[in-house]
Amino acid sequence: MSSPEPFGTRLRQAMDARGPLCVGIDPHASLLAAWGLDDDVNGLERFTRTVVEALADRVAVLKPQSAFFERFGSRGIAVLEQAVAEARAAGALVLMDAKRGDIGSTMGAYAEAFLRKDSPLFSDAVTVSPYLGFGSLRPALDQAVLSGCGVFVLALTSNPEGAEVQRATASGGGSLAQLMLNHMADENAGADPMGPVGAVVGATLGVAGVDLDINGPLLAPGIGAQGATPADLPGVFGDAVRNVVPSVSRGVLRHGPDAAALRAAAERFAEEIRVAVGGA
Ligand SMILES: O=c1ccn([C@@H]2O[C@H](COP(=O)(O)O)[C@@H](O)[C@H]2O)c(=O)[nH]1
Repeated sequence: MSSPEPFGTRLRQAMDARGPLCVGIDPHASLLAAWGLDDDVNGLERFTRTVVEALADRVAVLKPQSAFFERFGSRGIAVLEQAVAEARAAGALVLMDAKRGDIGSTMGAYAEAFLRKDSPLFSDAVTVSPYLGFGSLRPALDQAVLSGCGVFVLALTSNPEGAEVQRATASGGGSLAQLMLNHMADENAGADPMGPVGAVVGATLGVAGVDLDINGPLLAPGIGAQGATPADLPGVFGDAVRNVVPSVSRGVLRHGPDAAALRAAAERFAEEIRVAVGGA
C-alpha cells in the first residue's frame, strides 16, 4: 500500500489554491436562533449543512467545533460525521476542533477516533492539548503520520486566561508554551514544505513573544468575535506569517443563513488576510 500524502503537503497545496482562511463551524445556540432555527438536532443539521454547502468548495480548511455537536449526544455526533464526510468530499480539509488531551494510552483512542482512516469521524487534523506533557501526545503524532493527517497543538491560546499556564516558566527556563513549540519543531524537522504538527497561537495576542519557527502550520483563532483582525497577523506572527492559517467562526457565521452572504463574509476575511499578509 502506498503511503498517504503528508498533511504538510496537502495543507500547503490547499492554502496556495484557496488561500489560508479556515472557517469554524460553531453552531452556538444563539446563532441557531439568529438563523431562525430551533436549538435541536434538526436545527443543528440544517445549520451545519448550510455552512458546508456554502463554503466547503472554496475555503482551505473547515473547523467543526466538536463541543457544539456533542451537546446533542449521539444524534449530534451523527450530524458531525456527515458534515466531515461532505466537507472532505467537496475539497476542504477538515480540522476537528476537539482539544483532546489525556494520558498516552487514552490518547491512543482519541487518535483512532479522529485520525484512523476507517473511523466515522476521520478528519484531516485534530486539535490537542499538550498540557499533560508533550510526550502524552505520541499516539496522536504517530497515527497522524501514518494517515497523512495533522495534529494542531495548543501553544498560546486566544483566551486571556491561557497565559497563567502557557507563559509560566518551565523547569528548564523559558515559557511552557516555548517548550511545547520546541517539541513541535523537533517533530517537524526536515519536512518539506512543512511538517504535520501545527501550533495553535491566538491572533489576539498582540505579540506572540515566542519563537514560532516550527516548520509547521500555525492556526490563528480569535479573528472576528474575539476582537482580532487580519491586520493583527503580521504583528503576532512576524516572519512565520506565511505558515499562518487564520481562523474565523462567528465572524462569518453571523452572516447566515443565506449562503451567498456566508460566502461574501468569508471572501471579505480572505481579502483582508491577503492585504495584511501580502505575498509573505
Ligand atoms: O486558542 C484558541 C483555540 C481554539 N479556539 C476555537 O476557535 C473558535 C473561535 O470561534 P470565534 O467564533 O471565531 O471566536 C472556537 O471554536 C474556539 O473553541 C479559540 O477560540 N482559541
